Amino acid sequence: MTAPIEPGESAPRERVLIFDTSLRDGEQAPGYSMNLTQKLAFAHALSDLGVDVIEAGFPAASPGDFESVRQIAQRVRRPIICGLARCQSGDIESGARALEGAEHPRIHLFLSTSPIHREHKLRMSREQVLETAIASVRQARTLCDDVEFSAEDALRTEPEFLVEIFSAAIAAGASTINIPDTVGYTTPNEIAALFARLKREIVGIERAVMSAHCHNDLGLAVANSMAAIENGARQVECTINGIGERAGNAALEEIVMLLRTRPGYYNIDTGIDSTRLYPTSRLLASLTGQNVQRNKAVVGENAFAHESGIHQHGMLRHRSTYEVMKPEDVGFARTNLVLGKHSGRHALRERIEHLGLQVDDVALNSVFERFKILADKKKEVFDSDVEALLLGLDPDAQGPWRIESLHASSQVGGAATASVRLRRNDGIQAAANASGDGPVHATLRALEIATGCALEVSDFQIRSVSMGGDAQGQASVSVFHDAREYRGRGASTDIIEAAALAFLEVLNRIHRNQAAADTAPLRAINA
Ligand SMILES: CC(=O)SCCNC(=O)CCNC(=O)[C@H](O)C(C)(C)COP(=O)(O)OP(=O)(O)OC[C@H]1O[C@@H](n2cnc3c(N)ncnc32)[C@H](O)[C@@H]1OP(=O)(O)O
Ligand SMILES: CC(C)C(=O)C(=O)O
Ligand SMILES: [Mg+2]
Repeated sequence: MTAPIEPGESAPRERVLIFDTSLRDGEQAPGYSMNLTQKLAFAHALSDLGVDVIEAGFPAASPGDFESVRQIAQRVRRPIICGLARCQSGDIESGARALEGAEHPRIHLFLSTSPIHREHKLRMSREQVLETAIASVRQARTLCDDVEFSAEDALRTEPEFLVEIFSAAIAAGASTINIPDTVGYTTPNEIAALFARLKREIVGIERAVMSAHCHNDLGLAVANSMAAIENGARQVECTINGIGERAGNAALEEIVMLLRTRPGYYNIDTGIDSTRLYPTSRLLASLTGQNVQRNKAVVGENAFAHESGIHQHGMLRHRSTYEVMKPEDVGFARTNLVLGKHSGRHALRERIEHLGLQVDDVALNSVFERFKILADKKKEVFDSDVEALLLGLDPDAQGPWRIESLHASSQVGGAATASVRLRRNDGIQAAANASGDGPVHATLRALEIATGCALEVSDFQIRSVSMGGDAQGQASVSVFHDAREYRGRGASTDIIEAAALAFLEVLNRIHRNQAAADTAPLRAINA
């Protein structure tokens, strides 16, 4: 148990429905478009995660969106599959057709209610908005039993108009009423008061589920969603990684983990399998090509990583000192104590012991001094660096191998090939040819053959580090060799060369460590 047990945990929990709109609102954001295959893969992942509702798209938006909703409706069985529609009969018919194959279909209607949107966007009066909403809910109900009605820009709408339009929507057959903060304008206290008022005043509210849909323009999407939940929302609309229009929607993983981590405070549950949160977040990032920021709550690379000595010392004593959730509970393998310039002796000793060695205090102090000098130069100190420090190696050493020539080629539909020629500091040459799945793989294989050293690649990334057509590509690799992790980097305007330099940096480090270990094997170190 990481967090203290909170009072109230034994009481029966209420349930809030998790409505995921990554495939609709999330996909609307620039840079997040997905094709049919990607959408289907993600919809299956959402179903495995345990979401209650998948908003699969906006069928009237394009033939492609229609087809995605149709196929998700046919193939993803357990959750409710929802399609968005404007209050226009064509949109509603198209939505119903796309959802025909769904086990549990839902039409989601929306219409702006705020004075700003009524006047400037729709150019409709309050009365016209009300009549259009009622007529559309009625039409949708003739085609689908499950209809949700959203009052777009609700948080900038007169509250008494919201009471009126939601009461009318429920009377016309809506079973979910959604109160969106479309432009991320509200605050927790304000939305709390609005939900409390709507719950009190909407006629027929006992026959409908109140839903919150908060945007993050001012960074309050999750806080506002939680305030809505505390005041009667029993459906929350959110997205994986918080993707969505402009600054995004409320992040699903944050809402779920707030409810799970503070059961005594909220006493509300979800049907989410939280151990699927991190894998689902990673899947979305790889499908869209949009990385998640390192410090993103719950699913960011740093969410369970600690570099500061004082925190690492605390974590080594007890994980609850600096973590309120267990990494395993959200699908991370473990807490990551990263060695860097902020680390202290406790973490360094732990890493040395993890490498199977013992150090006394005097030896630790001596390694620690050199560790700090190295850490000031490097962003992160890896196991292989600690090993090199223990072996007394110069951390700035380079070689022995350097590339004399590299040729790689690939062709669409055919194998890629690479040939490399290397030269060692002592003049010895090595050359190899190899084929692979793409030129980077072929180059790696040729380097492995030439140096006689096999690598298990765990991560490979290439990114542009300057602008323009002649931009430098920087390759970063993480590999395992003999159960040790090594990382290397290489930069060049030729991305294959950048990859080759990154792999060669790793191969050289392995070579240096091995050569030193052969002459002075690692053992328990005493000063
Ligand atoms: C807050 C939200 O996230 S709302 C969802 C936003 N998502 C999207 O817009 C993505 C998909 N959209 C699209 O592909 C296109 O906008 C389409 C196909 C839906 C419509 O395209 P177009 O017909 O060319 O209209 P366009 O997008 O330029 O303008 C929107 C029209 O919808 C009307 N409209 C907007 N919201 C609604 C609504 N809820 N109900 C009825 N009409 C609406 C506008 O008044 C405007 O009407 P007009 O053409 O008669 O002036
Ligand atoms: C369509 C509606 C629910 C929406 O996305 C919003 O108002 O933000
Ligand atoms: Mg939205």
